[in-house]
Amino acid sequence: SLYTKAPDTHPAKSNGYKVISQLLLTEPAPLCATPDNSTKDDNLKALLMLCDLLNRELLVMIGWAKHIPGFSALSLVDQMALLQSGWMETLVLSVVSQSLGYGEELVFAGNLRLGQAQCRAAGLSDLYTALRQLTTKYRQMNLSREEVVTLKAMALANSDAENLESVEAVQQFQDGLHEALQEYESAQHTAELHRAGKLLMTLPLLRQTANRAVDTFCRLHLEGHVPMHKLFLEMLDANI
Ligand SMILES: CC(=O)c1ccc(Oc2ccc(O)c(C(C)(C)C)c2)cc1
Repeated sequence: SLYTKAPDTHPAKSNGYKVISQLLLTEPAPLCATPDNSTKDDNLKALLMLCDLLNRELLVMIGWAKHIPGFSALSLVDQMALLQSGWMETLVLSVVSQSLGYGEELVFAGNLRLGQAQCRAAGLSDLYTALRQLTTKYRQMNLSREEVVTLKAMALANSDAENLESVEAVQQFQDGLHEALQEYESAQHTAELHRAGKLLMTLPLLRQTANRAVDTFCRLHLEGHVPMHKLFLEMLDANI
């Protein structure tokens, strides 16, 4: 793609390609689910594997965020605020983009793909429905890798965290990502009119999907069948 070529193919002023090239370089490799042998119950087994996977994804995501251009310039308080409000949207985008090529299944990990029946059996029916709605929308748009990594960073930057120390600094962080997306889209040979705007207009559904996922986890936590990691519960608490 355009953004893997040598930087001299772009006028010196624009650093949009730098932002997206950096995001492509620091995109974490997809994690593998760890097989669970603590139970014979397939549904509980799936939940335990998913829970363990999500916990490791959270840790990877915190390290990933630091490489987003502009994120580390924020105060630690604001970095944590964005992570606590935007982590679910970012992870949802990862699973959705991993699932784009796989029909009805959700690809949580290369070795953990669940169809509708398996999700329902594990008590994740509403999560399945919500994620599938978003997957269908993004599949129709033919997202490029550049667009996926930029949207993930934007989901974090645009997560409407409360009690920010510097709203201006976060706005600047958002502007840098917005500029990168605009430059990427206008530099495409098959530049689709309003493509950047169309991508931004998918963010409300991403927010709604993330909120539905939070509701699912709160219900699962209240039902008490599946143990949840401390970090996960801390991040979940920040969304309630
Ligand atoms: C604690 C628990 O019961 C639980 C159940 C399901 C689950 O499945 C997931 C695994 C990874 C993952 O990234 C996601 C989202 C995409 C929804 C964030 C969901 C995670 C935790």
